[in-house]
Amino acid sequence: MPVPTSSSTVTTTAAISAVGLSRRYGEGPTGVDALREVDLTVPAGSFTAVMGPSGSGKSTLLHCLSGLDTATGGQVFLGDMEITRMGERELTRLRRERVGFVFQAFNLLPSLTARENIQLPLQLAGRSADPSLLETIVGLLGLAERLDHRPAELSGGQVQRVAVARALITEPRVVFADEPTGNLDRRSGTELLRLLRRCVTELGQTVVMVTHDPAAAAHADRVLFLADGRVAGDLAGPTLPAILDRLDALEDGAER
Ligand SMILES: Nc1ncnc2c1ncn2[C@@H]1O[C@H](COP(=O)(O)OP(=O)(O)OP(=O)(O)O)[C@@H](O)[C@H]1O
Repeated sequence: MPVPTSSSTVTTTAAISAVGLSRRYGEGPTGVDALREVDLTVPAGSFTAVMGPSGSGKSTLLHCLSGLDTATGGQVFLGDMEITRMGERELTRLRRERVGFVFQAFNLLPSLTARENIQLPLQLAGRSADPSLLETIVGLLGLAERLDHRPAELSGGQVQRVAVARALITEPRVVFADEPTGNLDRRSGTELLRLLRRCVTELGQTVVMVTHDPAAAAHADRVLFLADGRVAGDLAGPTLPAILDRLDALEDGAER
């Protein structure tokens, strides 16, 4: 007789998943449903872009997936840990040790050198940097010559690369990026996206990036489209024309 397998055994290579994820801001008739029962799975070692019209819930999704914001319904799993069950202390640890952030607003500390900024998350966690990992990340991001400089002595592109290195140094399950190229010129932006791509391909990192820029999203393995707090589509192997078509269709739908 075959041995029955347990249906509760979760065997998945998902880095992060959400089931019925909802986020409502405020209460009563003036409340806003920023996310409405979102289901999604982000495979480990993949690069996902999240796009959608302004106000569609992209930042809210990123914040709820990374434990920066609290869902009002549904579940979020980081690997097999349910983060929607965690208390504030556990979430603080999770944000410090298991996820990495590359946000425009998450500036580097001006008084620290690039090296010190990169190592800061480890220091906060009471750990020291694995020298070979530091070397790999710094080499990949082309920062070896700039490690002893402070942020004010670096270009915008270099500052953003230091922010990526800082996000990678804890070997997080997922790196979340919110408009990481927003402040960069076209060339530095493209370079940063190529580097994020290499972090996925060469280091096996999982990256989830919110962007308004279709050319930036074309660097990802998959684009997830949001509209009005819901998943409105999914595009694998995205090309620029295919992304533009989907965005046009979403905007036409919003106007109707
Ligand atoms: N703290 C908050 N309090 C109340 N409403 C909020 C809050 N944060 C977001 N919202 C609302 O939730 C909805 C989704 O916002 P969110 O910032 O996630 O959208 P977005 O797609 O990232 O937009 P954008 O592209 O303009 O940055 C919007 O209607 C917004 O006004």
